[in-house]
Amino acid sequence: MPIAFETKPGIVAYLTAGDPDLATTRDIALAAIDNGADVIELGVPFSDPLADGPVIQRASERAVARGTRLTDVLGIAAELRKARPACGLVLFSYLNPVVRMGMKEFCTKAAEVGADGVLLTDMIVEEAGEYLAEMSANELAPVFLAAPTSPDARLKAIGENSKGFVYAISRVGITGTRDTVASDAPGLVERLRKFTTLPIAVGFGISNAAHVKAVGEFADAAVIGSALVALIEKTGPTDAATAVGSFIAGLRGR
Ligand SMILES: O=P(O)(O)OCC(O)[C@@H](O)c1c[nH]c2ccccc12
Repeated sequence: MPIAFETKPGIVAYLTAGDPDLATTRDIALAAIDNGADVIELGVPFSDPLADGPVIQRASERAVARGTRLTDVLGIAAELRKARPACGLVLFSYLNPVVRMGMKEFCTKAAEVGADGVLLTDMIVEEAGEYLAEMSANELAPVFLAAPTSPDARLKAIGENSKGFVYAISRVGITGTRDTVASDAPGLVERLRKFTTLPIAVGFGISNAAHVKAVGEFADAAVIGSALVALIEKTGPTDAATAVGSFIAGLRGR
C-alpha cells in the first residue's frame, strides 16, 4: 500500500508500542486513524533511545520493562493492518533490535505483517546498502531522517533513497514537546525539495493544532510523538484511546 497524505498537512502519529501495554497501543492507534491520522509510526521500544527526550524515554522504559519485544510489535502491526487495510503504517526502530533479529528476517516480516514502510533512527543512508536491498525486495518504503545540519550531499542521498515520504527533523536535539515550531524547519524543507518530489513530513516538537497548521504552510505532513505519548502517560490505560482520538480530531480542527 503506498503511503498517502489525504489532507494537507497530513498527520503522522508516533506511538511507543507496549506503553501502557500492547492491546492499548493497538486501540490508541485505531482511535488515531479513525480521527484523522494518515500514518501510524509504530515505535519499537528500546533500552537506549538516544534521540529521544524524557517523555519517550520513559515510555520506552515502561514498555521494555513489560517485556515488549520486536516480534510483539510486529504482531500489533499485523492486527492494525487487518483492522484498517488502508491506513499508512510505518515501523519505527533503533537499529539494534533489528540487527539482533537480522535485517533480512526483519524486512521480510515487516512486509508480511503489512507495513508500508520502515524508519530506522540510526541507519544512515551512506551505510544502508543491505537495508535498501531488502526494503526493495519486499516492496517496503525506507524513510530517512534529514536534519538541519545535513549537508546538501546527504540531503541528495536521502532524497534519492527514501520512499513514501522524507522525514525532516525540525531542530537539532532530541524529541519532545516545544512551545513553537523550530525556525530551522522551513529552510530544511526548502533545501530538501531540490532533491525529492516525495511528501516531506516535519517532526520534533510539533505539539498542538497551531503547530500543525504552521507546518502545513511549508511542508506536507506533521509528525506528533511526545505530545501523544505524554497524553497517554497522563490519562492511563482505560481512557488513553479516547483521549488520543479527541486530541487528533482537535489537531484536524474537528
Ligand atoms: O516527540 P516529538 O518531538 O513529537 O518528535 C517526533 C517523534 O516522537 C517520532 O518521530 C520519534 C520518536 N523517536 C524518535 C527518534 C528519532 C527521530 C524521530 C523520533
